[in-house]
Amino acid sequence: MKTTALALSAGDPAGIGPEIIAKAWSALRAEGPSFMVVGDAQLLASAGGGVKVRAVTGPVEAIKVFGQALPVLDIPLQAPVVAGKPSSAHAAQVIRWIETGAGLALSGAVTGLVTAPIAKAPLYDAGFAFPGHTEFLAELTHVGQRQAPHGPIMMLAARDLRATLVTIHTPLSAVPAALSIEAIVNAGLVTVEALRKDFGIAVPRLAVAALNPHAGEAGALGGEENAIIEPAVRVLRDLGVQVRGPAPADSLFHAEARATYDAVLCMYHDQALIPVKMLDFWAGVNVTLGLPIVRTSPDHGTGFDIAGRGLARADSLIAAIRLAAEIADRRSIA
Ligand SMILES: NC(=O)C1=CN([C@@H]2O[C@H](COP(=O)(O)OP(=O)(O)OC[C@H]3O[C@@H](n4cnc5c(N)ncnc54)[C@H](O)[C@@H]3O)[C@@H](O)[C@H]2O)C=CC1
Ligand SMILES: NCC(=O)COP(=O)(O)O
Repeated sequence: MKTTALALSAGDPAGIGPEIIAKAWSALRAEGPSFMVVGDAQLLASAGGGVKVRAVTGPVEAIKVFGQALPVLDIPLQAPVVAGKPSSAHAAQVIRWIETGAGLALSGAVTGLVTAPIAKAPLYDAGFAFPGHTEFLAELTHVGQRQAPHGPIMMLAARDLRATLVTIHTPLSAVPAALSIEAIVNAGLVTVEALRKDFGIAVPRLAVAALNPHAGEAGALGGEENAIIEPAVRVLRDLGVQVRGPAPADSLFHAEARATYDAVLCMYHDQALIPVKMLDFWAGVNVTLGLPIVRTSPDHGTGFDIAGRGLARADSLIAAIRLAAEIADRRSIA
């Protein structure tokens, strides 16, 4: 077992988070990777299907107890939890769990942060000003103040498909206006750098998806390819990136197409997430690229419809924990 641990923020307490965290610990307790939950110890003890929980003071103690009990840095909730019923009464603690995990990762006390799913709406109701973890972690790590290329760039990784996004939590109607040559070049460069540094691919091959049907059909079905995406691909190529596109998105995701690239840069959320979840809903992982910390998450959400019923699968969370540990290892020897 390693001498370092990951932090795992516990996510929405009314969702499947407590259950999948307990299941992930049961699966990993013997061989790791070790992790320390940042959350409510009592909730994990009651909603975690009977796993033994131990409140710890920090990651050093967490590593020592990991084989015997689920270690929790205890930041208790202030209101009762009803499984399946999200509530903004938990928002302050949910946000603090993420902040605490990110702070531990930034200080180097943990090797990275894995986040259990949050429901966005109850956080927005409590005044949370970020679309999701990705943008919040960018703020906490001040990554936006760095010179481009910089994160946050969302990647969804499953089996032989890695898809990154130019726009993240952007309403579909606002996507065209949010696309620019700079944003696509930035996302492309961050993706390629992460493929090298975090995924160990020496010469990454990037595909860039078009936005419109048939890649715009020479401008007849949309102008973004000619005006924005094609020039961005040229810039990336001039910068030495092995890149192709803009390619019609409908022919980019079958097995033979996937074999031609190491990551595909998508223009909007569902263009990337639908193929990833179709291919491997159970073991897909959400990775935030271009941050100074390692951050992964399951590809699924809070599963309120099945919360508290013992039905939730922990595969994606386990994959997220394993991938975070692998990336942290690669960064530590780079
Ligand atoms: N990383 C994150 O924090 C994410 C959070 N969300 C949030 O989750 C909430 C619910 O989103 P939905 O679109 O309903 O997606 P969802 O992924 O929570 O649920 C979709 C369907 O998949 C099932 N499902 C999800 N995870 C499962 C698991 N581990 N085992 C078995 N079945 C599982 C659910 O029961 C549901 O039927 C939203 O508020 C959204 O913001 C969504 C995606 C990622
Ligand atoms: N659909 C992915 C998602 O919403 C996850 O967002 P984030 O909370 O990881 O930023």
